[in-house]
Amino acid sequence: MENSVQIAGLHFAYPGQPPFISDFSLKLNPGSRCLLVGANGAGKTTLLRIFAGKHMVGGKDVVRILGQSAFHDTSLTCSGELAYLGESWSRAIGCAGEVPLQGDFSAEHMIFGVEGVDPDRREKLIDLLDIDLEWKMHKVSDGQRRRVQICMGLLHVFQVLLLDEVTVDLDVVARMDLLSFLMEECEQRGATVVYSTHIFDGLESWATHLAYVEDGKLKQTYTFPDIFYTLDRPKTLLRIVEPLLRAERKHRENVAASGGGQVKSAMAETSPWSSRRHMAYYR
Ligand SMILES: Nc1ncnc2c1ncn2[C@@H]1O[C@H](COP(=O)(O)OP(=O)(O)OP(=O)(O)O)[C@@H](O)[C@H]1O
Repeated sequence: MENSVQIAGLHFAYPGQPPFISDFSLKLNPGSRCLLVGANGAGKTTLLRIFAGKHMVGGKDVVRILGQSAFHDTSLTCSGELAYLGESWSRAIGCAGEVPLQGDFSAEHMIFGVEGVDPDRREKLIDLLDIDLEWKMHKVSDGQRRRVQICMGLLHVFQVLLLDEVTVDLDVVARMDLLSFLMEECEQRGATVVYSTHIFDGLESWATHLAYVEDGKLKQTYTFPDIFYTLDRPKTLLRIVEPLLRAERKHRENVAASGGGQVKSAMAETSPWSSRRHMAYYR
């Protein structure tokens, strides 16, 4: 089976900045739901934007989505096969560029303005996200605007969806229903979702993979449900990720205290999607 997401030895630096993303590799099969987690500033948004083809990196083989180069093959995003939903209050519709979700527009105007959409899928999403088509975009709450943004982002039948913490404003029911919808999309038709989030509620039974990013590097990878059998830790995602975040913070403090010298990471030698016991500490 061809990987739907294949990242091979990715390196990246923002212009005028030192190297940031370093030797990042990741392979996901169709149907995967991969959580991208890490501390603030770890590089999750940067990675998702690179996967979405928004930054040019290395050669054509470094970031392959559905067998194509995410940056070079613009048909991937134009067709909606590769979809990216990020923090900003806007939505790139096909090749038309970013459409601001504000101004005196109604939800109906925004949603029905997206062309080439299956009407049944549209109705399903409007219902799922409990959208009132008469909402005026300049008068709605953050969560209501977010629902419209998500609806527009999912109207086209995607094969790979990159979600950059867009569920943060949603109420619990909307978030759970959205996650169920995405799970169905993955299980029934082999879509792939990479989801960066700091909110772990309900994700234990949703995700298939967990990728922990630290300082632009892929530090830990796990598969579900192995993660719960192989780690001697409570069976919630929060209790798995929290020690990793605390160890990382401790590591930074140690480095600062030792004047920036090398502190060896006990997590550095693990292989991708390992189910071995990992030791989340530094010495
Ligand atoms: N356009 C930019 N130019 C230069 N540096 C940037 C730019 N965008 C982000 N960075 C830097 O890259 C690093 C990673 O940022 P990024 O937004 O990818 O992190 P993140 O893991 O998504 O964080 P968070 O959890 O806070 O959203 C940060 O140090 C940030 O300051």
